[in-house]
Amino acid sequence: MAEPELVDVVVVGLGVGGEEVAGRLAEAGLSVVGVERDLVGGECPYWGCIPSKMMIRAANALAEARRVDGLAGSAQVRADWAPVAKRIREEATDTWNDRAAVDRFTGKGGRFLRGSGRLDGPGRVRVGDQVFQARRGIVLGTGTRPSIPPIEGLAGTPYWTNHQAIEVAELPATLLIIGGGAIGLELAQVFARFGVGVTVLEASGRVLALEEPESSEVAAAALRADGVEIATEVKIERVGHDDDTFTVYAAGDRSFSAEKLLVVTGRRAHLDELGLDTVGVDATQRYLPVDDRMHVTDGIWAVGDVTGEGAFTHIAMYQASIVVADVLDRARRAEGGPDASGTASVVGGAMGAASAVGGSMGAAGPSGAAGTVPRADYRALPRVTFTDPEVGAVGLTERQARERGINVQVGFTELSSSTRGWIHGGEPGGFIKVIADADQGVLIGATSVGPAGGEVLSALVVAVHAAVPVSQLRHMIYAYPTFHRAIQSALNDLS
Ligand SMILES: Cc1cc2nc3c(=O)[nH]c(=O)nc-3n(C[C@H](O)[C@H](O)[C@H](O)COP(=O)(O)OP(=O)(O)OC[C@H]3O[C@@H](n4cnc5c(N)ncnc54)[C@H](O)[C@@H]3O)c2cc1C
Ligand SMILES: NC(=O)c1ccc[n+]([C@@H]2O[C@H](COP(=O)([O-])OP(=O)(O)OC[C@H]3O[C@@H](n4cnc5c(N)ncnc54)[C@H](O)[C@@H]3O)[C@@H](O)[C@H]2O)c1
Repeated sequence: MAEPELVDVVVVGLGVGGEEVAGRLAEAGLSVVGVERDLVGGECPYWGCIPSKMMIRAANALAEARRVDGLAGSAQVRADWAPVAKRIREEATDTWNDRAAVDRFTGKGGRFLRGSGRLDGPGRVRVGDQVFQARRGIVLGTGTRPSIPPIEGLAGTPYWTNHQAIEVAELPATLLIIGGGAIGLELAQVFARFGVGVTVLEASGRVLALEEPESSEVAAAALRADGVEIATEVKIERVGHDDDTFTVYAAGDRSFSAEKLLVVTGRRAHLDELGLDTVGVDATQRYLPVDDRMHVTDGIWAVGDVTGEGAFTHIAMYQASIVVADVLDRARRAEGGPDASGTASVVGGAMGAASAVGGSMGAAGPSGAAGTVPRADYRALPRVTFTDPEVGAVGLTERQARERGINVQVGFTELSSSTRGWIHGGEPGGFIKVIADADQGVLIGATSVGPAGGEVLSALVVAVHAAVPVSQLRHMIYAYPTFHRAIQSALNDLS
């Protein structure tokens, strides 16, 4: 067998997280091999955030045009999917081709390998016949794939995952969606606004079940207003498929039929493919547990969805910054001896960038000093479901806070009772809900639902992240008449 090739770092999986880590370490002067078996960039640019938000932008334009009647005259709207599909194909995904991303990485000095990477003992990664020995570390950014429930009759049918839903060039007349989470709701509203008859089948008692119950109510009402049928507490028993129809059979003699079936029931990491046993890590876990600097075990870091800390691009990017800072910090310290001045100066130079990232997290100390690598802190994790109205949330929900035994105070206000919400008009509106730790006098969670719910959320994220005292938040000046001014009413309602 050929000798392993010595490199500084191997990054396996170049999704959002892996691409960021690999590119920045290569820019810093380390020899980096980036391994990707599919498209560099991963789910987000090709089948996730970006194309889905292009769809949402288009669907919201239709909805806004339909609001002209009764508000500003009359408008006739004719929906056409062709420009949406074209924009996704040409502007977002380059027809699902990653040449630009590969060039971006190699342009930074990285070495790209198309293939599946697998650990092959401590410090080693195998890609086909090639084996690399990584002297600075290995980073796993292998993400997740759709988790498909073992429903009788489903396997073997041409059901859609998010991939087919994003790639669709011609819309079906009717669509069943199994799963009323973030993906299910965003796509249900898009397709309904383009004239598809959509039915969402959700197993639990409400859609968006991880968020506040009030969020679920507003989101469900908004989708129903767009013509989406929503069925909750659906216990699916079997799926049938013939030439042009899917039928879902559920408990209680319920059945649902449509031309296409989209399954969006969460995601799953595939740890069994990574050779984790060769480094003594349990591959039967659901996700890859990491510490607050993303260490899996000695010399191995993980980044992004595979860590199970929240399946969001902003989490992958946040974690990537920490990994980059940590790898460079260790490399700099390892190279700090008198016999390694050349490498030390390259790596030391890169610490400027790394510490700038640390600085933006507010957790780093003086540039370049040992032990200044920021640590991950998910207290103020923001998330936005881009339905219309948008559902933004940060930190704990009321229920999570109560389950932790916190002395909870809750404040709530309907957006329609604020001046801007009233001017804006329209149902189902939105609200602000704030969750405070009464003993500490700070917010520990908040929800912002409304036409700009995701943007309004930013103020609440700062409040939770920086633990700004509620007394100070109450006495800020909130511009009139903004949507975010409703935050003050919610704070005044805390009890
Ligand atoms: C429809 C949809 C909409 C979304 N919208 C949003 C949004 O609006 N905002 C948001 O923050 N997040 C959104 N997300 C989530 C976001 O896409 C993910 O959080 C993000 O892509 C995670 O990045 P990652 O790098 O961890 O993993 P991924 O993007 O999954 O990338 C992992 C990569 O690793 C590769 N890989 C896996 N195993 C190997 C191996 N052994 N060898 C080589 N390569 C391997 C895969 O091919 C893949 O390219 C959305 C997701 C979906 C599906
Ligand atoms: N705007 C965003 O940031 C955004 C958008 C889309 C996706 N995402 C990320 O992608 C991840 C995956 O999204 P998702 O919507 O697939 O997962 P999810 O976990 O958000 O929702 C899955 C839903 O499917 C339901 N479900 C599971 N099994 C079922 C069954 N057999 N029958 C009926 N319903 C069933 C669950 O109860 C849940 O409500 C999310 O967790 C999120 O982090 C983010």
